[in-house]
Amino acid sequence: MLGMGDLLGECRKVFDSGNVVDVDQVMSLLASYTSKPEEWKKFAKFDRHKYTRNLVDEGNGKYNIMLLCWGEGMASTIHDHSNAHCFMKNLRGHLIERRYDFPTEELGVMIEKGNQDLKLNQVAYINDELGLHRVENPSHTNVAVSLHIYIPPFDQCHIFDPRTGKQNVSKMTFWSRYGKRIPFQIHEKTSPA
Ligand SMILES: O=C(O)CCSS
Ligand SMILES: [Fe+2]
Repeated sequence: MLGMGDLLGECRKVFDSGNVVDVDQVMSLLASYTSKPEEWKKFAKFDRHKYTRNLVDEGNGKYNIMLLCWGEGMASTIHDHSNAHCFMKNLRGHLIERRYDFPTEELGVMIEKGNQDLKLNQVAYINDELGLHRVENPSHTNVAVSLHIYIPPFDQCHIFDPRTGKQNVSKMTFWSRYGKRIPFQIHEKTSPA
């Protein structure tokens, strides 16, 4: 039975074996791990106000694995993935992924083009060719935790205003690294791209 440590080791092997990402291979690897909270709870830090991003593995600089912790009712903005691959696995609770197309020239309300439940242990994948998404914890009574792999890693992305489609560049920071809280960083939101 694959443990969290084995999963991280297998990811290292898969991503070190070359520069082409075999999406199906990574999806089935993630699907083969059955979430055991005792194996990842040291990375799972929650904040009262916003979902947290907790770095688990920097993957030799080639990829980032992180745990995202979603308090009740929390959600991300609509965002892209900076031309990287984004893999997600639900480790606890219930998440919904809502997808959108990139806004066209004339700005306007962003229309959801589809959505999917991400239930415990389910895996999802997106990249910018597939569109944008927003991830939310629909529960008002339970938290949720998800494991994300970004390859290549990135520390900023575009976020989109759902009412207008206007985009901004957003710096992405970690709430913790390897289970240790990092001091709160104050950073300006950079100007719209
Ligand atoms: O904060 C982020 O990395 C986006 C979470 S959904 S992929
Ligand atoms: Fe995302």
